[in-house]
Amino acid sequence: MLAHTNTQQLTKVVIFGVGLIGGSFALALKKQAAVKQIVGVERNQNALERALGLGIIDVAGADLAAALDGADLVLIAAPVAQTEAILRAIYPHLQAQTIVTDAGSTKADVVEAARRALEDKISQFVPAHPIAGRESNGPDAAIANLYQGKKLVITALPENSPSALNLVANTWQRCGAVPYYLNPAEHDQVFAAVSHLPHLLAYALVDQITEQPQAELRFQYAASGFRDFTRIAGSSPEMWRDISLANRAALLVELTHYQAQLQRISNALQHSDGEQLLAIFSNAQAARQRWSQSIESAEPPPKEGGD
Ligand SMILES: NC(=O)C1=CN([C@@H]2O[C@H](COP(=O)(O)OP(=O)(O)OC[C@H]3O[C@@H](n4cnc5c(N)ncnc54)[C@H](O)[C@@H]3O)[C@@H](O)[C@H]2O)C=CC1
Ligand SMILES: O=C(O)C(=O)Cc1ccc(O)cc1
Repeated sequence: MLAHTNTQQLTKVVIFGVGLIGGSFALALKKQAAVKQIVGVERNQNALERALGLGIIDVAGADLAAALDGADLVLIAAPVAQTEAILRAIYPHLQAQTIVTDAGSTKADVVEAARRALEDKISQFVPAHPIAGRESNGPDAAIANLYQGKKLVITALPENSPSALNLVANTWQRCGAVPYYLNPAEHDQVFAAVSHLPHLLAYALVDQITEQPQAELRFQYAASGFRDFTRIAGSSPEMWRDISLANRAALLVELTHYQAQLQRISNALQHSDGEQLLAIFSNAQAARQRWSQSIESAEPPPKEGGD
């Protein structure tokens, strides 16, 4: 279901967290002249000043009442554990015409936090997740074309009005994203398998190599396979701690499957069972080729790098 792209200019967008995701959203909207004014709200003063200096935001919002006054859209782009506190701070100043959305990598916890914090105003919150990013974070990592051709998953609430859903879908479409719809539980199961587990494994591998004797010698000889497998271990630890804890139930299920797979591989090695190794590797190679040809090729990464 694709929403019709509306080209009307928004008056005011407020972004909580002007790092990679919030900053890239702002730059994309500015490139399209899709908004008159972007206000940034930050926990980190340096990030806020940097976002102003880079022209990502027009105004640094210190006073929340003033920041939210007359806003069409609010984007929460901070680590997911911050969501409830941010929504509680927004609540008293949230006007009837304002729609709030988020960019969090997990959705069931975000929806629960939103229900607790927004109560009677919950219909104004449209949970969403752009499936685009990179391992660098902060305002300096923000790029205008990060979302070009990438998916935006909306986990709509039954309370959301069609116009609220359209505003969020349309605004992301103007950043180049393509809206898709899942429910929060489906979303969290899917992303546990293909995003959260891979990040956990990349961190785990690099961390355990640092513990080994001759770690430096090992890192010295690591090549492109190591770089590709571990690129995402360069991502923000706070963000990934929050995602791991928020989606721990689905992540534990995926971790159990992965451990069983490692056990099969370990058994094959112990028994010098080349046939078993070949079966696993060949199946994985074929599945990855299919994915790469049919899905990934439709979403080429931006020139500056990213997912
Ligand atoms: N990095 C990625 O590739 C992707 C991240 N996401 C999600 O987007 C969100 C933001 O991630 P990034 O932009 O990568 O992180 P980031 O670290 O680049 O930016 C987050 C910003 O939020 C600020 N912040 C933290 N707590 C805050 C609070 N209470 N109020 C206001 N600002 C606050 C931080 O100071 C920081 O500048 C996270 O929820 C993450 O799960 C979603 C898709 C991709
Ligand atoms: O850096 C990468 O390759 C990513 O996988 C980016 C990413 C990180 C978190 C998300 O919720 C979505 C995309």
